[in-house]
Amino acid sequence: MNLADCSSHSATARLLHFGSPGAIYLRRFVGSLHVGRCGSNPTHVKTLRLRSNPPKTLTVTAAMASEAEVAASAKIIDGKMVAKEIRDEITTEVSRMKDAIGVVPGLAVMLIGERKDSATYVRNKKKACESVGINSFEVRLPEDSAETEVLKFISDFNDDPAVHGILVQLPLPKHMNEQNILNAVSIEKDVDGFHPLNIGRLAMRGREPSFVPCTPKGCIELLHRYGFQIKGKKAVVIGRSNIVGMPAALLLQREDATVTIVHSRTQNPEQIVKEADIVISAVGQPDMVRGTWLKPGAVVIDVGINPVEVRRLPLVFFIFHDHILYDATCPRGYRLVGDVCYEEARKVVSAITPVPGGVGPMTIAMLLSNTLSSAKRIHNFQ
Ligand SMILES: Nc1nc(=O)c2c([nH]1)NC[C@@H]1CN(c3ccc(C(=O)N[C@@H](CCC(=O)O)C(=O)O)cc3)C=[N+]21
Repeated sequence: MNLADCSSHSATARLLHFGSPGAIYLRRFVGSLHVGRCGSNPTHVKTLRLRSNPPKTLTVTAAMASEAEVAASAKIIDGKMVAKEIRDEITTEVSRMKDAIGVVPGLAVMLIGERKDSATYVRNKKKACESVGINSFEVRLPEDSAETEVLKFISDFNDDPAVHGILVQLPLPKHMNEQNILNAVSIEKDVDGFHPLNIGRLAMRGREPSFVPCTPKGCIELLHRYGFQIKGKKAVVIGRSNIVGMPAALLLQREDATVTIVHSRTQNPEQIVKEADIVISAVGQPDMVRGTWLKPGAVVIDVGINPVEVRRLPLVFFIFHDHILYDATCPRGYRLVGDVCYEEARKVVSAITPVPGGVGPMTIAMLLSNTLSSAKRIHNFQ
């Protein structure tokens, strides 16, 4: 699909001038598609205006700022806040269950290999378990472990009555067969909802999956908790991955939306997205969905969590171009951006999730929720 549609956007031709020391950050795009750059933060634009010297630049930035000021701003769908609410509800249920039948839900998390991002996610999941009173069991295996070793742990967890949920952190090392491993997780403990039987049930009318995959479930939960109607709406899901795009489309369909999936071979994705009342984007391309792709008033759920490298230069520079972020505080050396160009989208749509602080925290809250449901089901506790 052709995603390089930003040439007509006014921001692409913008040049800015800095008059005082600072740092500039260069963006590196992850992936193979050139998707252009989207609008900068209006507050930064304002700061720049104060520091600008040449009158020509001043005129341009002033125009941009006032445009930003008059534009309507979307409601922010606060995933972090909703996730906290859900964790509080889970905490209450976990202690009610413990008091009533003496059972504490348990989640086993397996991490194979040394990927830093995976280690961080696993640590966050463990912390989240602790915060609601769920027991967590962690297994870490080296990158070069044998598949049989992983399967042995899964089999032990399948048989362990203290474990109600099993999660194998993805991606797995290349030499392992993901299908074999995911299929080995007992369907009763598959809190990720990745088992083919779960996906099959999700797709069928009149059938109920044991678990709904956490990220798509978190997206729908956000729509529900903010009171956005799904029934009868046109929904577009961007991306068709097994773990997010496809199950998200199935869930929206179960909620009576009319669903279209846009993917890498779709022609004119922007035209299709422009029709949507609800957009769920899960492609992993920073700022791919531009403001011009979106229908005014649409609701946008941005699943992408894309690290964008930022490079600190020692002194001031004056020519700014697209693909450059103005951000003076970036301690980690990268920032996280979504699939949707947030600054453009918020002027067009009625509501949007931020990145970070949107779908990410909801994914973890749904994992805890699935683990609690699993323990309740196994122990027949309502
Ligand atoms: N078996 C399996 N199940 C998963 O659910 C799974 C997985 N493998 N592999 C990796 C992805 C990724 N994932 C995230 C969860 C939370 C955040 C999250 O909370 N993000 C924060 C930002 C965190 C930060 O600042 O780095 C946020 O969006 O606000 C992100 C990503 C679960 N995954």
